[in-house]
Amino acid sequence: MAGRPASPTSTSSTLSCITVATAQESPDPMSASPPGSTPPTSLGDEASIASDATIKMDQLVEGPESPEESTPIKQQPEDIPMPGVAPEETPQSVGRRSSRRQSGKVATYNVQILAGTAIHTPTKYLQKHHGNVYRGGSQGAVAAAAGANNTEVQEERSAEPQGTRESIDPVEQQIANEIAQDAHRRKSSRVDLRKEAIKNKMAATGSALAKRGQEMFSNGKDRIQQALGGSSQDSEKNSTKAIAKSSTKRSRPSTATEPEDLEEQPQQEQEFAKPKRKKWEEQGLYVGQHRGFDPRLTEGQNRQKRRLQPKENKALPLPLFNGERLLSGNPQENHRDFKLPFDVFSPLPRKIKVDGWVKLSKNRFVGDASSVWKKSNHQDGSKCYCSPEDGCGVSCHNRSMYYECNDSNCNLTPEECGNRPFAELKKRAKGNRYDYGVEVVETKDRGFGVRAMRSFDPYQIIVEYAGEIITQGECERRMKNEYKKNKCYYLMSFDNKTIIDATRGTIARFVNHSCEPNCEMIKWTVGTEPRMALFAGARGIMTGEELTYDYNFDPFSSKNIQICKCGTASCRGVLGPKPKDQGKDRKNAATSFITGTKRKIQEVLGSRGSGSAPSSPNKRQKTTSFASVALTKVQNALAETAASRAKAEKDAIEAAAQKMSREERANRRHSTHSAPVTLTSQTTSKVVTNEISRSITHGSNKVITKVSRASFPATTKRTTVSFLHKEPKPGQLRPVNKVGGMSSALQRHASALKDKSRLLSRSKTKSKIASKPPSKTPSKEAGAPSKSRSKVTASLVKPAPSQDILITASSLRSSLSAKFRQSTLTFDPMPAESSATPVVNKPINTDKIEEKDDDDDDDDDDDIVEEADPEELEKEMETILLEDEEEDEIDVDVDDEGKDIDEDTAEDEDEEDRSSSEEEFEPTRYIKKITAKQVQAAADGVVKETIAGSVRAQRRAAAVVARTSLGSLVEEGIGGDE
Ligand SMILES: C[S@@+](CC[C@H](N)C(=O)[O-])C[C@H]1O[C@@H](n2cnc3c(N)ncnc32)[C@H](O)[C@@H]1O
Repeated sequence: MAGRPASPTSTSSTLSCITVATAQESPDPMSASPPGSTPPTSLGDEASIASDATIKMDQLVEGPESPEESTPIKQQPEDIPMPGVAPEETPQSVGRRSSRRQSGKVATYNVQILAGTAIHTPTKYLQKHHGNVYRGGSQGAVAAAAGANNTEVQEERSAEPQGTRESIDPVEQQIANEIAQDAHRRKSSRVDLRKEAIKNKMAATGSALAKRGQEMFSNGKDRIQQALGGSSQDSEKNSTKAIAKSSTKRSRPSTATEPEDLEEQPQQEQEFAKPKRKKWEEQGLYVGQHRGFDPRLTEGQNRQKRRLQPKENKALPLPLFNGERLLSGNPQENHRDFKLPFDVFSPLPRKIKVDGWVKLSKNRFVGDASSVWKKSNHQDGSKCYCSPEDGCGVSCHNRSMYYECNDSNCNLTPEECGNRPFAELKKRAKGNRYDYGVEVVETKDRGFGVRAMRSFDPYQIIVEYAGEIITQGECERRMKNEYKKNKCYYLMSFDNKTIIDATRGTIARFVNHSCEPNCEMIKWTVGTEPRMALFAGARGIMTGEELTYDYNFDPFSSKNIQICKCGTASCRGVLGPKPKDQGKDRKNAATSFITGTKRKIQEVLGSRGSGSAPSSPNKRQKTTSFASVALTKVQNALAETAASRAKAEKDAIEAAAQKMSREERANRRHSTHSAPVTLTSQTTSKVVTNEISRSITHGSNKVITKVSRASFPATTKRTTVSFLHKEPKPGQLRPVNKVGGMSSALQRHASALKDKSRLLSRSKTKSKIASKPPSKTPSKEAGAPSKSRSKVTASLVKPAPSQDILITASSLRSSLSAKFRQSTLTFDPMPAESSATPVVNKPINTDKIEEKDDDDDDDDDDDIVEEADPEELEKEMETILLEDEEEDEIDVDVDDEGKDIDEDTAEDEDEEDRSSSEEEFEPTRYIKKITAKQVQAAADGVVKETIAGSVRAQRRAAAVVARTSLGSLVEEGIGGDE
């Protein structure tokens, strides 16, 4: 290939903004470049490929690979010559700053970009840059060709002084020269840049041809061919070669490599990617932690704090802290749980995207809200007089009033003042993600939540709850239309009857509820306007903790009640205030509600004077129909109540019977009877009578079995069985008034107790309002309680105060007799030497009860079985129960299904109710109480009956009323106190 003379003209490309000039025309007197030296263009640079030096392409020579040569982004006038630096002259020009002079001629100069390794160059820029190349068309191709020619010339020239140089890559040579030059240059930022670029370039030189480069090369080649349309094959070949080389040199080291260059890749990676290793990775998770370490302080502050503390012996390993923790009285108080470093467990490499969440960073008024806002008087009503020493700390008046300090209400400077949380928040928002400090996370079962990405001091502001400020009317409209199908609402009542709707709002809207929260949502006054923000609680917040606050949610209706899944020890079960479902509170609430309902209904029906009835006949008719519907529904609900109560009673009876049965069996296991005795129905009564007589004779025992549900929550029925523990003698038929005896009797005759229909019908008889009696055939014995005190012997199962089931002596006797008429008991009166016969306790409601009485130490006439006189029996039973004797109590708690429940649960009961239960042991008072309640129930009718029923049913009734008529009635303007 023959070298071509440099053109006297210069060319420039508007596309690539590359200026190419020949050295001959350089006006720079300082130019050390000899004529014909290469201009400061870069062959490999894509910009050069796009250069538009079509005509002068054969006059151009390849410039040195110095960064200065490869820039030009700005367009250079064609007539301005550019001094070039030929590769071969570089050694001679050391110290002459030729490049610097050249750079003076080039309009723009960015070594990093032109080196192709500017790792900090925005990708966008590079893409654009490459884009120029691709769009360069034939002009670019020509420029590339020109570059190629330059290379050719350069190679040729290089070959002249040193014949061996043809084999050396001119680019490498150039780089070496540049480095040599650099050694003599004075330090400057530009030089540093150059060095960096050179280093990168060296790395790039060693790297493989990038795919992109290859494409560019082939594209360029095609274009050159098109543009030249038949130029010398040789020159074309060379030029394309040069382009390929340059492309390779310009490609970034991180791009795809050819197989032969793969080996070099790790070395580069080593050079460029040296990830920092965390201390804890090598030294363990406890590294850096010492006693008194405060994670909220910086390293420096912690170090300073440590210096003030006495030196400690660190001979023991860190688990020492754990030991201390265990030994300390209240571990939670003195120590925090160990937390993994945030970067160990942080599972969020990127932000979570939430559909439908439009972010707002500050409040925005919508509709009439702003006029409502303006009308209200928002004056700054607080001032503080803190000194710089106080720093507007806890004693600051503004702080205590939740007013943010500012220049008008505080004398301190922002630096001195510690009560400018919203200003702090503003500053933080300008920082990075970690400064901001919160991120959205997805929880297991509560949708999205918010997590801390940093620690927060106690009471420190975390994030503002901002969104659209709307009026109540707008809120209702949105609820009815836009949010009709929403599961989550982000509405929070705000100032002056406005509402913040954070459906479009800050991240604070994702903060979940907890019954043991770590944050608080507080309204502050900032300047003259109120603002809501989430603040850390008294414990502060550790990095990674989920942020929660107590919604204190008002569900408006039972329909909106949401189950709480916060999982804390003191969880209330629902989002919002603790339901009033215990003790009197619940009863009172139900009573007041139902009383109010009743009154309204009666008013509507006009049953309480004409004054309260609706004036208009239409209205009256309408409301009356509402009322009648309501009444029907209430009655239905009450019927359901009665049914559920009946079931509860039955369960309670069964549970009590089973309990006693168990005890009986346990007692029997100690005895050794074997010979069965058959008891006829006639003898059974006698046995009972005898037992009673004996109890009177021996008498210090009493059996009182009662169930009082009044004092327990709806889901729990408590059966209190009081009795004296006394082991019966072997062979003895235990007396009724003794524990074992009574329970035995109860068990034997449990068929009577288990007879649902009788008990239910009895309770039904007392319940005047029950529309559907659960028992079809109320038994005679289970009729209304006797007026005579003497007839009441025990309240065996008392589901509710006003619905106590009274078992009179006669009813019990009749019931038992009826059963025993068909029952046969096997009874072993005497202890047998070989009592191998197993004790058989059949279910208490079987017709035939086989029993082996193990009492074998009977010293009395226990085996004598006589016919019982009903009257006598009744009297005796009464006497027993009226005796004031020492007693032992065993509380048996049963749940809805009649199963025993934990004692702890039962202990939660209201003390007052407990004591009232105790009082009920006194039969006389008990009877009176029942009578009074019955009278009251009769007077109050339906409503009172509802109160006495299960709370579940009460709720149902209340809900029905609320849903149907009451709401409508209230809407009708009837109103009331409920
Ligand atoms: C203001 S949003 C909180 C963000 C919500 N988790 C989300 O995904 O958008 C309130 C809703 O979150 C749910 N939620 C919040 N705390 C809860 C908790 N402790 N138990 C159950 N659900 C909860 C409820 O559905 C509630 O209506």
